[in-house]
Amino acid sequence: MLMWKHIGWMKNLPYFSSLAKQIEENRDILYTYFDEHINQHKAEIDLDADNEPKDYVEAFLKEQHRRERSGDEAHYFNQTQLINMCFDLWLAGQETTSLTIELDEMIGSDRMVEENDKNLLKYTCAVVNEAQRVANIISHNLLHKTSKDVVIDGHFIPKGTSIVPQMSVVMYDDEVFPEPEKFKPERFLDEAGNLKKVDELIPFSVGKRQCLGEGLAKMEIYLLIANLCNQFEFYSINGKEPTTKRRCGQTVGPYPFVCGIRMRK
Ligand code: HEM
Repeated sequence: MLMWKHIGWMKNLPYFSSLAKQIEENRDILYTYFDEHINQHKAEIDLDADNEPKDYVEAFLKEQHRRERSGDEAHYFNQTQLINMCFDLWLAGQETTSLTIELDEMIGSDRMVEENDKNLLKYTCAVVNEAQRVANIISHNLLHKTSKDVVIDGHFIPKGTSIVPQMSVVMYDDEVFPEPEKFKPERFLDEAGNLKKVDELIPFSVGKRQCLGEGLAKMEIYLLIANLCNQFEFYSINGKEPTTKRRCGQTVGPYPFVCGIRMRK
């Protein structure tokens, strides 16, 4: 689906025309799905009620209603925009989270884990941090634009310049993370075994446009790793170990790896 946004004029070429058709069909299925669910939601809520919205769609619809009622015509709160927002959230939350989890499935820890134990389970949290650092799944950030003139490290960047920050470089900086290719959860633990805050661990980026789903994604990854490792043992077959080499793409993923899994005793 990401390709669909970038395919542009290429859809007139022989191979890309059938690809574009397929992508457009998928897009229509998804957009129809969002449209139906938004309408269903609309029918269930009282737009004039003064209660706290239950979710993003309700908050959006209420704001749209408020603006229309006040006669404000210069706004983007409409059904198309809401469908696009739902699509963005759906897409951003899909591949990013599942790729990290796929990679993390290769990492063993036999700690027994429950959500309430998080503060006690420093090593498990360090494993999660290190998995996100090594996986480093966003090879380059999204396109942004400078809102004013700025000088960075002696380089002048005028207002309105398109920039693509590269946080992936920060997480592989060997001055901060010696031997960056190696998986070492201990990096995130101090001598007393407590979790260390390392400012350069930025898998969700930084600043105003940092990941909206950070809290949700972190919780998902923590719970999945913790519970899988709690219930199962993952072991290599024929002495083969998984590699931390990364497969390039819009998001970076692990190479397929076959391993054995058995229930822990
Ligand atoms: C391991 C999981 C995830 C990682 C590593 C991740 C990473 C990121 C990064 C680095 C950005 C900033 C990109 C940029 O502007 O340069 C971002 C933006 C965003 N993410 Fe995530 N994300 C994850 C999961 C999620 C989930 C689960 C959701 C939604 C439920 C989500 C929603 C978003 C949205 C909406 C933005 C755009 C925010 C904005 O432009 O203001 N992400 N994500």
